[in-house]
Amino acid sequence: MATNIDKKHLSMIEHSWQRCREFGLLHNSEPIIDIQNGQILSENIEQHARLLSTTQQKVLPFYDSLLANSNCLITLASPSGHVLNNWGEQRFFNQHQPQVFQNGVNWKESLIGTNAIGTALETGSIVQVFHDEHFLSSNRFMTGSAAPLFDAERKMAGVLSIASDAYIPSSHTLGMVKLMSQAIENQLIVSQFHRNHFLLWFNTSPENIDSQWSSLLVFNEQGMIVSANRRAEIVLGQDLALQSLEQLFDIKLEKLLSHPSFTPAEIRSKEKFSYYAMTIPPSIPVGRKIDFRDTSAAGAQKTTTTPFDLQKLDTGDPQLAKAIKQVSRLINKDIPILIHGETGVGKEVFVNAMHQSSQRKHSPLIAVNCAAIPPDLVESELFGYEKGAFTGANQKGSIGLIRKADKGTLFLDELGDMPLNVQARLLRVLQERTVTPLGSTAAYPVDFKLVSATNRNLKDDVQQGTFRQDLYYRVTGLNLSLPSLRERSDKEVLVQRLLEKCNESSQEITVSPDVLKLFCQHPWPGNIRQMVSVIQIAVAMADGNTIMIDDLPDDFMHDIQHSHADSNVTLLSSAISAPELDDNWLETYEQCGRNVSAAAKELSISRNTLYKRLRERGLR
Ligand SMILES: Nc1ncnc2c1ncn2[C@@H]1O[C@H](COP(=O)(O)OP(=O)(O)OP(=O)(O)O)[C@@H](O)[C@H]1O
Repeated sequence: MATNIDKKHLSMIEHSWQRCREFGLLHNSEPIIDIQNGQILSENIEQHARLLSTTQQKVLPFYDSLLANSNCLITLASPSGHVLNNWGEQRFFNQHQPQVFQNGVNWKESLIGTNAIGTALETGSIVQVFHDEHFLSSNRFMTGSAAPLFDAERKMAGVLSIASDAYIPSSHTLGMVKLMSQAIENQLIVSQFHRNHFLLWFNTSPENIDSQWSSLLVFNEQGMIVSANRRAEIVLGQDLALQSLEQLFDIKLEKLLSHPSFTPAEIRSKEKFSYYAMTIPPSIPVGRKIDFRDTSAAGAQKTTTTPFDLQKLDTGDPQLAKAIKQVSRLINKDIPILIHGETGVGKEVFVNAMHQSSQRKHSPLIAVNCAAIPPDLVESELFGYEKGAFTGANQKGSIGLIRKADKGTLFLDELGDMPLNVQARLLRVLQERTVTPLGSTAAYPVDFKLVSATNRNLKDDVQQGTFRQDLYYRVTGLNLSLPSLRERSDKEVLVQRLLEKCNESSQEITVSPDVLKLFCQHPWPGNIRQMVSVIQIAVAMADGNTIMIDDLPDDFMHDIQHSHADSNVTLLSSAISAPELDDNWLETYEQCGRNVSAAAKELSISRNTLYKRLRERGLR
């Protein structure tokens, strides 16, 4: 008799075959080879450099012995389905359709039919595709298992697959792919956060605490969770974003941190389950330096200075400094704040700092993105519901996000996107300071600081009747505007801050004067979010300790050229052109077998410069 797992598996394969038929594939079709070459492939590889190096250097070496005699091919693909690299059995290349296994080939179902990588991408879950379950008969020589990989922000970072053409137990490749994908995800979280954050590993006994299946929480010095692996969420049975450790476990932060690092200690969850937990401190110690001018150290009450966390955001721009000053005055008053600002200017970062600087910091900050919740769920998510209130509702009922913010801060992001019926209900909560869950007659008192944010003009929305006027006045005690990045006068300091944040090595990294000039001139339509992304890529690309023009991502340079097309900025034309090379550079490139890395080394230039030169000649 088929088990539920078998049925689920069969249904997953059936659905995939159905999609393949809709794509127009036949069982005897040849795979459609859609391959990325040259610069495009290099860019894809560079874009996923962190995932590749984590897999290759931090994970694969630990599984050498498991893989040694398995006749397996391990493949890492990007979220678009393109192969980034393969490791393992060369026979796959030699015996079976060598073209299909090359780096750069896209394994999407629409091209290769049902296969582990393509089907994992399509379904977003771990899959196994046995020999005859491949849609194209040419792929039926293998069994594949694949797992989607998620990064610290839970965005899909890629897919890991293990294929075997031997008749090894099917559970073998599936088990390995689960274990390795968990290890990669853990490593992605650790490498992103270990410099500045505490890590907490926990499991059911001190012996298995170093297993990849342990739960992992990342928290800041205030004990707020900033990231977690999937295991932790499953074990603790809840969404951990912006929760504090003290809300999850029966232990005070100071006590947990006073226990020796790297040494398991017994802790209990709020549900009274017992675990062994081990903390690992940040590799760069965090903490506030003692300032001799800081009179609070001597017990004096300070009432007028800007709170520490908000102060850290003040990097010298007068408009931002004004916003920080205004907020500091109202931070502990019951006055709602509405923040305006373009996307990516740092509204959420600002609200986080505000909460951490307020007297409510030991209670939760609950952030709700009103645009991200499907309209038919906004009400139940915000106000909660009684058990059995509607079909599909959780049997235990739900307390709702507003009541979760009790004693803390409720942050309503993208407030302008809130549906009108929900606006009416929210207005009632703000007037009456009580929440009535769906399907209930009971009204529960709530006490929270309300902060809202929007990148639209809410007054226009009021005029057009899409935002309630009475609610508008309720949410705008203080109207704040955060400046766009192009308006800010402190870009140089900000660049320095972001460099420190993005740089994982222990060496200090700087930007060349040309790069700094470009950064100061660029209009930055994506604001700080865009700058963070450009700096992250540049830090990864830089060969030395200084970021040069050549290290900047191509799409950014493209933007720069377009945004300055009309202006006569001489810096750009001189800065963008790659350094002069002697006439023999092409010869050297040929002598190196057209290997860009080898030729760049030989010519003592960066790979990017060489790519640019090749492109200018139409050779890439
Ligand atoms: N002062 C800062 N220092 C370092 N990083 C920052 C700063 N401000 C913003 N960022 C980074 O910029 C990105 C965007 O910030 P944030 O999400 O707060 O912007 P936002 O205005 O809320 O954007 P949206 O309106 O699109 O939600 C995040 O990655 C954040 O970490």
